[in-house]
Amino acid sequence: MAASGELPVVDLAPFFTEDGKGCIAGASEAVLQACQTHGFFSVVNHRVPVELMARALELSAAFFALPNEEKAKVRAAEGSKVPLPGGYGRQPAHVADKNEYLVVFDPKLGLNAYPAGPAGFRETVEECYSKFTELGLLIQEILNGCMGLPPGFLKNYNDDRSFDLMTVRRYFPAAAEESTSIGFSEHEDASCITLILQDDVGGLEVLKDGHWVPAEPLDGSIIVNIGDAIQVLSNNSLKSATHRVVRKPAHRHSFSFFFNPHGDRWVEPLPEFTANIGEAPLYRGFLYKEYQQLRVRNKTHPPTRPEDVVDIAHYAI
Ligand SMILES: O=C(O)CCC(=O)C(=O)O
Ligand SMILES: [Fe+2]
Repeated sequence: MAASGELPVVDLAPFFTEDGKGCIAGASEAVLQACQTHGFFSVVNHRVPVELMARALELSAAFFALPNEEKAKVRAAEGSKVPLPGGYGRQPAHVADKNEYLVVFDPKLGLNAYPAGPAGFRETVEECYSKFTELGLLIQEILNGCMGLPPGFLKNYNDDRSFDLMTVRRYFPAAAEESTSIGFSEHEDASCITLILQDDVGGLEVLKDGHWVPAEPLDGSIIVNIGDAIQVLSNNSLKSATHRVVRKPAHRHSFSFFFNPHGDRWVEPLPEFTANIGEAPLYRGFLYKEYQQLRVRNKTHPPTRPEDVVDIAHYAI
């Protein structure tokens, strides 16, 4: 396992080669270690074409460079099945996070709104969505193995992709006279797995042993971070990493793909991490959609007291 700065880098090539069987154990061990120590790692040789990644970042920059009135027109119809409004959004001025974004769901749901231009944006976003879905499935299979779960357990448990979503985001440059350069405040993701594609500006950081470690852009790599759902299923054996984005003097672009359980899935520590090994569960169970709704409420109705922001500690026993 190599490292980029202080973050582990896992080579996924063995999972795609006929004769890679021997190396799979090594790569799985690297994933397990990364999930236990950081909850955050990069992957290379992931089969998301590097050309697609570059094109996606370029076209997203062209989209966000459009006039605000144009971007504001990109609003998706609110569908009952989706947890939050799709389309373009921008953090209100009083919010610390300084970024704007486009939210897209599985294109098959027919709920997405796209701008008229730049040419090829929609196709590229959808191609990314599909490639990230494939990569999410592979990472999930690897986790299934490293968590010691029965073959195919996570695949069956998490067999419906309609709660996944992707955000295409642009962070505003930090100006010297500002009192804070936060782009996205510290948080953990609610997902099972999050995949992040970032440009080369930098600013993404992970909290490790009380220190912020930069997730430095590494050409052609994709960042994987473990979310709350896996942390709960594994009864804290695998970490949902605390991370944030600090703004730099330039605009920063990223794609975050959230590989989520279906909303009707019951999330609770699995017997492999509790009863079978004589450990007490650290969380009570909950329906994924209830947690997701509470998380969306944090954004739509931000509580005045920071301690009232709902995170996974809400379900801690
Ligand atoms: O923009 C990024 O690199 C990360 C964004 C993020 O943490 C999120 O969307 O949950
Ligand atoms: Fe995040």
